[in-house]
Amino acid sequence: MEAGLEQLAEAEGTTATWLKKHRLVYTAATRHPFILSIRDGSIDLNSFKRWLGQDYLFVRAFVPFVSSVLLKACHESDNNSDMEVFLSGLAALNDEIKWFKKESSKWGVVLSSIAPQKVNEDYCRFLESLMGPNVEYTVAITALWAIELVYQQSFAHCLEEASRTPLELAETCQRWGNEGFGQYCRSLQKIADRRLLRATSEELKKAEATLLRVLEHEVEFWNMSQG
Ligand SMILES: Cc1ncc(CN)c(N)n1
Repeated sequence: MEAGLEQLAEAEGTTATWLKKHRLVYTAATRHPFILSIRDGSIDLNSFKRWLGQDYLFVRAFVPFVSSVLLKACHESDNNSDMEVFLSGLAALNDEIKWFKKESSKWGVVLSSIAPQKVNEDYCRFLESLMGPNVEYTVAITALWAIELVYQQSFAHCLEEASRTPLELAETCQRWGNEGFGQYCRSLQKIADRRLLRATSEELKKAEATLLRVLEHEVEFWNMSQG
């Protein structure tokens, strides 16, 4: 079994079952050639810069999505502490936006002149479609968990002992590959699994379909970055 999947399967919740069921697309999202090229040091720096600019735009659209999950938690959650998990996620996104600005100036990427590519627009539109009050908390938290998980698993792979990640990209990989972010993803997964345990079959269907769409969007995002 894929190393990351083994750890995730320990939880033995619905999410782990789904990751095993959809392992092909999960692996495509977390072991994409773009990530593997960071890991083996062969990354084309123009691809990296393209990813940096496009991901900055994505993260700006991601903030309202995470806020919408926080709002749903306030209205629908059966557990008080969910709110704090999302609040910590929003605080991390505040740092992340600052980091994108600093990192892009280091690479000569002018954020103000970047237009979103179609793949990015499609992904952001998908996020918007999950923000409405008609979307159940269970479905939205499943999406949030999956979105964060892909980055955590991808960038943690670039920090493993055998990796040859270029020194100038180590900070990027640390941002999502660090243990604290791993813990955040496990907290999201726990919330998702708790909700999925009590979900209706209709909600389960929607949440699984949403997970699949997230993984597909993530693959497309890496493809776009690679050029
Ligand atoms: C496309 C994408 N997916 C996920 C993440 C992690 N927040 C991100 N920054 N960008």
